[in-house]
Amino acid sequence: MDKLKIVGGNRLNGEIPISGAKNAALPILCAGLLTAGDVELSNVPHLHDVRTILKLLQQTGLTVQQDGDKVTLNGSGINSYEAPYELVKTMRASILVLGPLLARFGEAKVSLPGGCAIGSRPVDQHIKGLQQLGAEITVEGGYIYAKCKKLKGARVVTDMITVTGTENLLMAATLAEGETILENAAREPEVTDLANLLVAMGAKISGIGTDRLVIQGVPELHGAKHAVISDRIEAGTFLCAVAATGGDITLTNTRTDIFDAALDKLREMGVILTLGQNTIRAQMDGRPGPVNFRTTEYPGFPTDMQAQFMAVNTIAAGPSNVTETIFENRFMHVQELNRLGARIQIEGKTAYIRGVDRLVGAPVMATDLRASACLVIAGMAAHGETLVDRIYHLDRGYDRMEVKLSNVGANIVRLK
Ligand SMILES: CC(=O)N[C@H]1[C@@H](OP(=O)(O)OP(=O)(O)OC[C@H]2O[C@@H](n3ccc(=O)[nH]c3=O)[C@H](O)[C@@H]2O)O[C@H](CO)[C@@H](O)[C@@H]1O
Ligand SMILES: C=C(OP(=O)(O)O)C(=O)O
Repeated sequence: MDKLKIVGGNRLNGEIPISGAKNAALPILCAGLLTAGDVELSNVPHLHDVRTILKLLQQTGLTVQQDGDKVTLNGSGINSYEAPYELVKTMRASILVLGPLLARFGEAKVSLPGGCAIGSRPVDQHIKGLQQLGAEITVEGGYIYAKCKKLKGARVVTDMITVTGTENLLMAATLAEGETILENAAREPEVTDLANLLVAMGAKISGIGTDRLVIQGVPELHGAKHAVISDRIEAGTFLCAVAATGGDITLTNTRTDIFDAALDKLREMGVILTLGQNTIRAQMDGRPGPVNFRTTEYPGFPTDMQAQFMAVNTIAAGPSNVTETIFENRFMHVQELNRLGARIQIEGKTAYIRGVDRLVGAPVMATDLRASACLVIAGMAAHGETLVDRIYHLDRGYDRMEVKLSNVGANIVRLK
């Protein structure tokens, strides 16, 4: 099992290119199921999760052509409507095939994703929404069986804001008969990116970027070309790295307008940010300032950045508190940070952090994707050697993180 060996203490200097967003690429690849035409995508990140979803899509009969960051999908030969447990268990986002398969073929059998390290993560809202669009759904033996003659537009109000729930229902509604209104829709930039692709494919969607999406169903969608939006969480992770180590880095191929909440917190920590057209320069000297925050849905502070900011808070010049409101169990990194000398206590949904002068390297274990990124940041700030085990979590969502970081001066190597 691969590990990362990090020797802390180096400042970061140079340029880091940001990849396409995992959380946009996954639903966008699933949108290829909605049409018999060619969907030509660029800026697709090299990630384990992308390989998993492509494997799943190919099992349905969808064809995939890949050339670097370009992927062309063709769904004219789809003949299987199933997502098996073996693939779904490794990646929850596999649930995103449910809406498209049902809408286009009137049938789908998708394994229940189950919980994961960060929480129980049910998919009841996906099921409820599709039922409101007229699907007959049964859950048996760990599988969701869905069928319908033709989905029919309806007004769907989800109990909570759900990102993949909104995406599944949005894709399904594009081919439903009549009008669908999705109230309480997620406004994450990745949902907007998917909606923009669907419009390019011939879908009729208004309210994009708001919490009320109105979709007029069309009989069929056609092929389209689309570049996947840049990954704001990857960008934010590297900005936290420089906040922790000090230095001067410039992110390229990034967006500056989709993560204000995180950028504001970085400024509060003392990072000097200079925003260009598609670039962010971050300069940092000295010890970071502590920041308090609570995670919320977009445009609030993203839960996917919570662990990385907590890593910086561990060495901040003062106490801070961090409240996680999205997932019930997203503090698994706390124990591991404490092994590096951090002083963090959890009370309910809040972690109380007392900044320490220095962390000291130790062997630690990654428990989920962003917890892994947090441990890499902590390891780069710590004195001595840190060994991060179970980095398959990291490879799910970061495109060669250790290569990007060693290119800007970090002492980090992958041990096979
Ligand atoms: C592939 C992808 O895009 N993953 C992101 C997506 O996950 P994902 O789409 O799974 O997260 P959701 O937005 O659905 O989850 C938000 C909350 O709603 C709950 N819930 C959700 C659906 C449902 O049917 N029932 C239910 O109870 C969840 O357990 C959670 O507590 O959004 C999360 C919140 O921004 C991010 O952390 C993930 O990185
Ligand atoms: C939780 C995440 O992803 P997923 O929903 O794919 O588990 C994440 O990207 O931080």
